[in-house]
Amino acid sequence: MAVPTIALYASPPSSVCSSPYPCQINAHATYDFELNSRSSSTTSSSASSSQKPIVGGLSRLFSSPAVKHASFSGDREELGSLWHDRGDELKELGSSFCYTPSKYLAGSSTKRDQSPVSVLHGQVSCSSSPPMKITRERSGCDVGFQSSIHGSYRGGANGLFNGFVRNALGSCVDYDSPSFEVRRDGVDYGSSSVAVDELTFAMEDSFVEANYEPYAKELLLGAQSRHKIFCDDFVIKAFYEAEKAHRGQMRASGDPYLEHCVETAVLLAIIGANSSVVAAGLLHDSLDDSFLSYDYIFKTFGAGVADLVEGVSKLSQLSKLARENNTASKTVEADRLHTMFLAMADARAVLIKLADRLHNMITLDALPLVKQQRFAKETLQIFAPLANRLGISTWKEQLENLCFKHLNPDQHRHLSARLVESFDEAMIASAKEKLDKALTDEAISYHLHGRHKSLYSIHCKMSKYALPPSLPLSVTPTHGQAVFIKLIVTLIIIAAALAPALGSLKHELIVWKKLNMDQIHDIHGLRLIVEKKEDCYRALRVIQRLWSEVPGQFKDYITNPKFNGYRSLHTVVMGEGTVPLEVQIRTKEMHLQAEFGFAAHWRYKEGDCKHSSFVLQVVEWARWVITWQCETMSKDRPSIGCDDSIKPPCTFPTHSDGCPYSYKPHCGQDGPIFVIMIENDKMSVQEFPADSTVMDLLERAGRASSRWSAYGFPVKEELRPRLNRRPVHDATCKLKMGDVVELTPAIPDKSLSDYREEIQRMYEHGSATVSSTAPAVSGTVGRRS
Ligand SMILES: Nc1nc2c(ncn2[C@@H]2O[C@H](COP(=O)(O)OP(=O)(O)OP(=O)(O)O)[C@@H](O)[C@H]2O)c(=O)[nH]1
Ligand SMILES: Nc1ncnc2c1ncn2[C@@H]1O[C@H](COP(=O)(O)OP(=O)(O)OP(=O)(O)O)[C@@H](O)[C@H]1O
Repeated sequence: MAVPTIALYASPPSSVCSSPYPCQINAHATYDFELNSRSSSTTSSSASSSQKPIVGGLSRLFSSPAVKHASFSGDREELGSLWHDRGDELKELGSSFCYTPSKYLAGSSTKRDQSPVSVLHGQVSCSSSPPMKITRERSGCDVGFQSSIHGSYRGGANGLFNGFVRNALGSCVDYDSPSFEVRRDGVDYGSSSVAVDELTFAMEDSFVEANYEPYAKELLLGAQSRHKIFCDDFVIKAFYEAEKAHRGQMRASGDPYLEHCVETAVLLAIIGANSSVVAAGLLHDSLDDSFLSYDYIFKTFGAGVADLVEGVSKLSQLSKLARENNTASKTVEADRLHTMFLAMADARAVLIKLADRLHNMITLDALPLVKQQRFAKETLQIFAPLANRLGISTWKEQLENLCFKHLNPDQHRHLSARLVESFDEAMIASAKEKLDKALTDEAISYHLHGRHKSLYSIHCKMSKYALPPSLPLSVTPTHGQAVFIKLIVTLIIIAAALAPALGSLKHELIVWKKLNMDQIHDIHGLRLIVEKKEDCYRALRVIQRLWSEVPGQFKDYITNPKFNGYRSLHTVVMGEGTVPLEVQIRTKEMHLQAEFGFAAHWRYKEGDCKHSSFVLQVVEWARWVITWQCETMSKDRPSIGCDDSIKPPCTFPTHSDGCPYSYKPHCGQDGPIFVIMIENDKMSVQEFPADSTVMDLLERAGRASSRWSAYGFPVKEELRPRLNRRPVHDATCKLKMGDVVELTPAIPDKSLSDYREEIQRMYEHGSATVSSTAPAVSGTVGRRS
């Protein structure tokens, strides 16, 4: 039989994915566009209209036969799950308020993958005028890459891309290249440890033929019908290995474990990940839950995939630790965890972990309620913000909506029902069409996309502003005022509980606290991106001619930029009918700033948090890597029918001189490091300066505990540190981002009294046997003769 061979080449990741994916299904489409030259705008505008979502895309394409194997009962964090029709679930969780432009409908030959993190992205529908085509010149991304490696990427001593980020970009360029120079745990595997052609492999007969369970074949076929990347030999090989690794394992739902691996990989494929990432998605649980080793994956798939799988495994372990210790509920530690996740792992490993978590959340119902809650809490505190920081808004929204559903089922049900009534997607579509036409008539070049606000985002907005009805809506309380109002309301509620006479006042306040849905003006929104500043105002006039404006809602953040530099025009109009429509108008440059710069949306959404420049750099780097990764894929796809596909953001907006958030020398490539410290079974995420050692950690731990001796010296001998599960023999060894240091006192404080009691009992009862519950001590405890 024919033996397909696969070799890895030093080609860009997009090379395996150069064709359209005819059966790709987008649960939450995000579309990217560029400023085009005018002439055929009508095609895109009309095409992007009122199509229903293809949310059923993730629903089961086939039914898995029951597989008669014992349930897998590993104690890994991740869950078994009931597979149910996710089409319905997704519909309920937001997609019902989402629609997909017809030009990207499944089955369409012009369909393409969508980057989740595009510079010019929209979630619902998009159109663009075709006038000024911006060619993707070499000075774009490619050249940017080169310069980022060999010199200052952006120039300037204070450049955001200096130091850490520049290095990170270097590694980004090397993705998927076959240099295979890997350093793991300080071990240099050497650039020649696995040569490219050693990775050539042959499909085994058993793979093509027999050994498969029938369900596995169906799973593969199903994945292939949804995304063409699953026809790639490299990915098929990964599927085969995942099948072998998880054979016989079941999820709590009774479904084969492999299904989870495939769904995770499909989610990644949908957002445009390449074959290495999709393969790693298939294998993401194999290190923890099966007999596969890092070395085996390394030999079979190369360092790229092996490192990604290992990265995901490490993130899973950290997440499990954090969940068990409830670390995510502490704001500071949760923030450090976010940073550590992004900084310690290849950003793509975070992407895989997010896809894994998204599928687990989609199928959470199979778990007991307590676990559902624990996962939902952690997802809301750790993973949804990570998706937000990476700019993958579709995943962020799905994660949040799912958490909302599990944590506040009543409110979720209530709000869903209301939104089903009030959400008017046809209105967005027709407003877009109208605006498309008017802008074309005015010869304004533009990109336009519409979105509806997600369920959870509406919920947050409704509970955020505790405004008395007498205050005009345009007045938004500051954070401090909002906290104060909440405090007063809470006090009155408590007082009302104690004094029934205050009951009616309490009722008033509860009603008063909530912002009515009618008072939220951006449930339906359009964003218009134009070429020049003047065009913003020209477009505004066009909009004012088309619709009547809601008084008091116009904001000119171009003339008066926000404190963070955010620039845009905002207006709310009464679109078609009685539904308000928010329209944001900005130039492409302003949009870059709003997506990636100082005024980045993720920071706007995270609120008042003070982020160090290190955190900002890490986030921007991670977003950049993911953006590039996904968009390069789309870029090289000839089938799109036009060569104006997406250009990654190669230059970040610069920070002004003296900006407190810009790059600072003390926060350079060796920046702060975050490590996990586990002491007396309590976990904390600690921040250390670069070059810190285990000894520094011991000193910090000693200083904080009673073990700090009266002479000012830490009693280090008592702390037996283990670094990443291995005993530390040399305390001067350096700490690395994401290290886990366990401190196990030789005689644990807590157990000391137990220990004494045990000895006492031994003497009293003349027993020479130490109970198994007694803490281990060095040496043997025997009966005194
Ligand atoms: N990226 C980014 N977007 C922003 C920023 N400020 C506002 N926006 C966007 O603009 C929208 C409306 O902002 P504003 O017109 O200032 O509205 P507001 O006063 O906050 O009141 P609401 O619309 O009720 O929230 C937000 O929902 C965001 O989408 C910012 O600093 N950065
Ligand atoms: N009018 C709009 N048109 C298109 N996209 C928008 C519009 N307003 C916000 N977005 C985008 O929609 C996504 C979801 O934003 P979301 O509605 O949750 O919050 P927000 O509107 O930005 O902020 P807030 O809830 O504080 O008003 C973000 O990517 C945001 O940039």
